[in-house]
Amino acid sequence: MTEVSFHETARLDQAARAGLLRRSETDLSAFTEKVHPIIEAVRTEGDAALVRFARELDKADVKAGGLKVTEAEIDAAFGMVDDEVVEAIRFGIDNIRRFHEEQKPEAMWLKEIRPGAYAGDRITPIKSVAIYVPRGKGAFPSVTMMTAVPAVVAGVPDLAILTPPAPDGSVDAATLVAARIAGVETVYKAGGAQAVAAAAFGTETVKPALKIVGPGSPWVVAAKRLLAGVIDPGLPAGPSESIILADETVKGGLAALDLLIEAEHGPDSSAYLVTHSRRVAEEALAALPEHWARMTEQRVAFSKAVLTGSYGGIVLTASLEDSYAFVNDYAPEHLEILSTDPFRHLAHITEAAEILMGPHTPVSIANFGLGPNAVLPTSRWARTYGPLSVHDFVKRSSVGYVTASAYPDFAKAARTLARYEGFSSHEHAVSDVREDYL
Ligand SMILES: NC(=O)c1ccc[n+]([C@@H]2O[C@H](COP(=O)([O-])OP(=O)(O)OC[C@H]3O[C@@H](n4cnc5c(N)ncnc54)[C@H](O)[C@@H]3O)[C@@H](O)[C@H]2O)c1
Ligand SMILES: N[C@H](CO)Cc1c[nH]c[nH+]1
Ligand SMILES: [Zn+2]
Repeated sequence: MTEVSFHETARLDQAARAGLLRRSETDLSAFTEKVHPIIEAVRTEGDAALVRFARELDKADVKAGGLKVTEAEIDAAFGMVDDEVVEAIRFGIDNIRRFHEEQKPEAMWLKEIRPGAYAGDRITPIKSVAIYVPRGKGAFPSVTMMTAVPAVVAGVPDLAILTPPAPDGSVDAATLVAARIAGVETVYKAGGAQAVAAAAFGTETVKPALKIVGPGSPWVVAAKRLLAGVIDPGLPAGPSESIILADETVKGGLAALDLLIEAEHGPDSSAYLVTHSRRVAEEALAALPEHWARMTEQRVAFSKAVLTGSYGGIVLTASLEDSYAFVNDYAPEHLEILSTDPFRHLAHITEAAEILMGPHTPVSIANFGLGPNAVLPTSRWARTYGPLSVHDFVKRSSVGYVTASAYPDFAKAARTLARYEGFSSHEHAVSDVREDYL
């Protein structure tokens, strides 16, 4: 077997260190080229293109009239999923709802900026949002929970899920269960770039939406980038990634266990263990085979591809400060701080979309419903974006109100600046001319 990638920062030159920060989605050109004709086909042919791509790309038999999941299919899904799974979905949704209700902004705020002049924000839901729920290298009821709950809490009136069909033309049963429990009843059988295009342009069956949220494979990410002028593509959420930051207080075997969580998503995922402790690094390396022995063949193959390739492995740093610097440069989607005293490290981390603290908060717990959103920016976008939230499903309108008593001071300043900027109508509107009409 090829060896797990092991890097010592002290031995890396600048180019090699920069290489470790790359993700599989850094260069999407190969995908973009193939996605272009898919988008064009959906724009011009609508449902017929969705049916064709379902057959070609998902090997799925979906009929033109069957692109929308029926109420009966959702009812039937409850009979196909174990009670334990339904219970876990309900538990997760309950936590996610509690978290996002706390996050929900007030419908309006208005402050007296100066005596007699008021300004604030009014928050209203986005009218229509499409939710992409991936399926391929896994089924993702948890993504349904993470995307649908904040959308429902925000009050989006027109919500629809798009998700790839299986070869028998069905949608993952637990995804349908999660959709109904979360409060979304419209589900379309379409995946990949064709789903993003359908949400952007609409087809005979799929209603167009103003925005699309939800993570996906590079096909989905590439389509969102190409369609950014037609539909709001939301935060960039591509192949999953994580850093396990371990200090000297933990066992390396535990770090290895958690390193494998996000590494098993797919060969295009990224996962690093970052530690300044050589003991932790070496214990982790030694423990990987025993962890692999417990995993399924497919997940072993995916995580080995990640950890022996260019997007994962073990990074042994020169010091704790060097570990913090590496994490902040990398700006991971998920960060786990493995330490008996994780809070001592927290202040040093500024660039990470999700920070999970201590040995009892592994990434799995947050993925499946601790409360915070597990749909997060990837590929270093954590430097400017945060997790998916209620805020992604609303927009702000600012509100202003100037009373007659406050008006003169504001009008004087506006006249002066209007004149300076050369806008005569702007100036007249706040000059003596106005008095004639009040
Ligand atoms: N960032 C997050 O919050 C987050 C959460 C969950 C999952 N993920 C990531 O989402 C991704 C899910 O990927 P997936 O593959 O399981 O599901 P997916 O639904 O994103 O991709 C599958 C679809 O891709 C399209 N496709 C596949 N091969 C193609 C080809 N050759 N040409 C054109 N289109 C093709 C098909 O339409 C298929 O339906 C993973 O990378 C996972 O790590 C991210
Ligand atoms: N790790 C994913 C977000 O990057 C979420 C997820 C769902 N299921 C398993 N994992
Ligand atoms: Zn995961």
